[in-house]
Amino acid sequence: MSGFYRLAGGRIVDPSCGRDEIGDLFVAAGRIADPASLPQESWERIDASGCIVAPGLIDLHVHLREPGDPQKETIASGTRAAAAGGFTAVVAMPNTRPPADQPNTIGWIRERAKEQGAVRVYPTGCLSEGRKGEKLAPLGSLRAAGVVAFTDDGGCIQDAGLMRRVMEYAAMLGLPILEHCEETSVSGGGTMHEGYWSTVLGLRGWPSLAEELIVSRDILLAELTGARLHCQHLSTAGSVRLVREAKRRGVAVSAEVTPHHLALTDGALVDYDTNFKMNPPLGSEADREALLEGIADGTIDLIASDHAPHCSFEKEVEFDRAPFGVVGLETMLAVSADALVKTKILDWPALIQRLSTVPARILGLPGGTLTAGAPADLVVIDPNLEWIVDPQAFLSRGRNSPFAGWELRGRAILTMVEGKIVWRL
Ligand SMILES: NC(=O)N[C@@H](CC(=O)O)C(=O)O
Ligand SMILES: [Zn+2]
Ligand SMILES: [Zn+2]
Repeated sequence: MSGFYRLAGGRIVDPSCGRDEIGDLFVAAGRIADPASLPQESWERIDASGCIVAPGLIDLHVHLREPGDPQKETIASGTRAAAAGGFTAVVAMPNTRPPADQPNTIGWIRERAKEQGAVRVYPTGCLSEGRKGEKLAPLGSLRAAGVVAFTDDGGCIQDAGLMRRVMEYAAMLGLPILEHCEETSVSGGGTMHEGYWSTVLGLRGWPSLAEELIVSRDILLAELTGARLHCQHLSTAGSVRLVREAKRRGVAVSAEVTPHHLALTDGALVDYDTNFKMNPPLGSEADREALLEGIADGTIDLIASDHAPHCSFEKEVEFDRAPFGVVGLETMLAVSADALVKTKILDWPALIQRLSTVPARILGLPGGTLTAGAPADLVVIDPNLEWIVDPQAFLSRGRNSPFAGWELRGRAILTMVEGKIVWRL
């Protein structure tokens, strides 16, 4: 029978209910099935022995580049890259051309994703018109059009008064704000973390303060307005401290970190390789350690890729002139395992929780669970598979990975969305 699968003999890890056992998982008609209620003859058997069977990964921070820049990425190519990375859902950032600040653009993205998307795509809407930080975007109509959150990612509303109003509306509408924390009068013109290496390399520094000023401003505003604040791509020790203190006070704040900020530091810029240039910039080793601690103690809720594809010709220029951003969908799982599991900061179930169950909960998305009756969005991970990162082999159109040539362990060998196989290695 087609659409009936028996994922046999894997380690079933479901952080939504603390399940962690060797066994068979059944999928029928697009859902996780209860084996007791079904005849077991005609199932297609998929061998999962030696592998982890987990809820599909969910990435809250992806740039799919459509509409406007299909040469960098498309909804089709970006979601295929996501499926290959073990993801069953991605949240799409609104810094497209045009920006996703109107309901018709959201409609276009959803339509396109339904036709061409290999995995689920949840669009976000802009906070401000054209992401210019001057006027409110039509938040109510964006919500009605189906956005799951508001963000000006790639930029940040500088005007605290406007940000207060945005938060009041978002709180009223019951949607979270995903904030790209950057005070541009402080970061302005910087291309890398301000510190020892920026001095040695002679590149314009970007002080940690640029991020921390907005993290603290927004924590105060979230406290005032009752809005739910999610800080994107945290990169500094000071930001981790601010979020930790805010959480202790009971502020509705959550935070993410990218695999590259967990794995790399500003010293990696020694060759002026633009594949290490991203926003926010790679921090110092002390920052990296603070981010790892933040993950360990739950201050940082989850890991998100900030998958930001750019064309090679755009990246192959002087460091100052190259665009910010690196791809991440196809390396996130293995790089996160390298930074967190190999080092025993998290075990596999805890890592899967931060890559699936927690992101689903933060945005109230379906998924993140393997309970019977839930949509069969799942991933089979071979935690021992060794592979070498080759950007030329990516399904993403982006080749701008800082992990080219890395020897990694762990990979998604099968991804299923609503019972349909969307990736098989
Ligand atoms: N992270 C990046 O370096 N770049 C992102 C924008 C962003 O996430 O801020 C992009 O859209 O290219
Ligand atoms: Zn950003
Ligand atoms: Zn981004």
